Amino acid sequence: MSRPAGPRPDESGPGQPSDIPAALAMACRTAPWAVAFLFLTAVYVGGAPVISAWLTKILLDSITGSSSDGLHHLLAPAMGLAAIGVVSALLPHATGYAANYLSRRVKLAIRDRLFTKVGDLQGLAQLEDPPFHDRLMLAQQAGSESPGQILTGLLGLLQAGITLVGFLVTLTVLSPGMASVVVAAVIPALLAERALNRRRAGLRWRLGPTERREMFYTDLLRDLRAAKEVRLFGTAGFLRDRMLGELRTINAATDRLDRRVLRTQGSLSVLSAVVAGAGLVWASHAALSGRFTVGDVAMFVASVAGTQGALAGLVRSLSTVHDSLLMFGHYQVVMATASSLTVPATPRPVPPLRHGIELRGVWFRYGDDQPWILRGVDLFLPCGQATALIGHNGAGKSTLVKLVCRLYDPTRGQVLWDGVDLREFAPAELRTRMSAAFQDYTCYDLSVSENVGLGDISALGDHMRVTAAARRAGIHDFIDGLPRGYETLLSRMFQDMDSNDPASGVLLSGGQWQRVALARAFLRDERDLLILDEPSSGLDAEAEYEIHRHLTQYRAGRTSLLISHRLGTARDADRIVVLSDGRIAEQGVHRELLAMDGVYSRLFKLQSRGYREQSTVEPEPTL
Ligand SMILES: Nc1ncnc2c1ncn2[C@@H]1O[C@H](COP(=O)(O)OP(=O)(O)OP(=O)(O)O)[C@@H](O)[C@H]1O
Repeated sequence: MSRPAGPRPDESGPGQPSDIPAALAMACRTAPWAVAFLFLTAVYVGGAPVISAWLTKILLDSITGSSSDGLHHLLAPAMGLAAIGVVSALLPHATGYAANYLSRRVKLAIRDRLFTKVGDLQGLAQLEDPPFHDRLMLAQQAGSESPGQILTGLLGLLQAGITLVGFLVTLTVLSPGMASVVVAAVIPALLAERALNRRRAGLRWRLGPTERREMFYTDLLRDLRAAKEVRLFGTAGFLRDRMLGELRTINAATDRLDRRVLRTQGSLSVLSAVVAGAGLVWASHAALSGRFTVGDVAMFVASVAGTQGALAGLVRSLSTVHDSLLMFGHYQVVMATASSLTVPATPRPVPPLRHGIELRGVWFRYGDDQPWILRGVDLFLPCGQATALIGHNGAGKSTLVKLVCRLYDPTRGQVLWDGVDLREFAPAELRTRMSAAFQDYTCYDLSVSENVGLGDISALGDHMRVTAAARRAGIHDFIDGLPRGYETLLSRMFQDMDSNDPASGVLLSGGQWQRVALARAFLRDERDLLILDEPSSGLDAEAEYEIHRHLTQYRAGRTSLLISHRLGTARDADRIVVLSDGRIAEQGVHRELLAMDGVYSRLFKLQSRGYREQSTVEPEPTL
């Protein structure tokens, strides 16, 4: 359960009292009337017990006749107590509503800000960083509640403070000694709660990776895509054991903490009970010796109980504030996270591509402790030409694409757009000039129309454009034949619970999904650069031929970068580039590369031979 390096939430900067104003400001901005109501309620609830105790004393002394005022004034305290009782009975419902309302509003605001921030982190580096993921998860889960909890915790402090001052004054009037004993008994509680809070926060942080693994195994066990392998390889038991193992680790650690809480809070409760019991004995003795009236005894008992209750409330509220601050700290850290990509204060506008994209002396690795993936790549992607990039698995082809899309910056060297370093542009604007079908494209559990339309948000709902893109990807006829055409949901996940209509959602084959992803890329028509990373790996021979034909037509005169292991697809490119060991090993047209008798030639011949040996069909080599 060791934790990767990174600041611990209980010891580092995040979650400090200096974060309180930010949390309060958020609560006040999102639900001002609820905050005002909760504040007034806290003041009332804080003062009510003290006033009740005094009214009770007056009432009892009037009844027993030990008060000089006698029975004449019975009615006023009785009515006062009744009024306090009515208001106190109503308030919990109203405060409950106000607190929930506040919590919902704050949650919405935090989600909004949090995921705007995540969207603004233009690169991929943070999303690949496990501690960042843990922080994001905590910020999203507990962090969204925290401003409301900090506010209610602070109001709890105010409320307990008012009650405490009222009862302490009363207790001091009755018995200064007893007042000091009650206060002294609470100091250990304050220290113990503080220590427990630190432990809770530390545990939550340390358990992050274990919880992530537990979630991974759980998701795998219910994932439809994994279900085939899980059943065929009989790995369900193995995965379940792993999941339970992680859960046991979490349970054991939580259980240890719970036992500590039990011991600590149990001891503190005994201490409070002993102090209250001793106080009662002392008050009874004082009454017997005539120093206390009946009302004084009632008031003393109420004061001791009230002081202890208020001190316990104080400790609880402090604990809530402390705990919530730590969670809010995660939110603050995420919000303060700088993008892994530097964006100039005044980025240059991205002009239409006129000459080409150049990688100049590009070295890249995913982290300082990671191996070099690209080692001094010099490559020019000329405007208006189709370039094919080929190479062995792991050669760095997709990595190179990520640099061209500026999802990462080169560790050394530059990527230039018509001679201008990509770092001088705003990444989002740069990407509007590109379209891409990635190797690991996304399958959205949305309708076909939306799955394609997400390629260009402005085309969402533009049926003409969506169908044109689908036609180009060779999937239109299939979609047209679906029960709800383009409105068919490509998922069974959100099927209407009340409807047994199986047509409300359909599942696609791998190749069909790939065509949908291609249609999405094609929707971004007229972009300056089209990137296709293994666009036809899942297609059948006929479909691949069709797509290939379309692609060749589509790419003619456009700037495109195609990655493919199917050398038959790559051979028509204006230029073929071979990436090997992180360097450009060869480049030229198909004929030149064959004549070079290098890597490309060897691979092409190898693949062609494979096809010839297997059949007499036209060879379609793959790498
Ligand atoms: N996010 C990442 N963090 C660390 N290493 C990575 C990451 N992504 C890729 N790599 C590593 O970079 C190397 C190149 O991967 P890349 O995906 O660029 O290869 P590729 O040429 O596209 O391979 P393939 O043909 O199999 O798709 C691989 O060794 C891979 O393990």
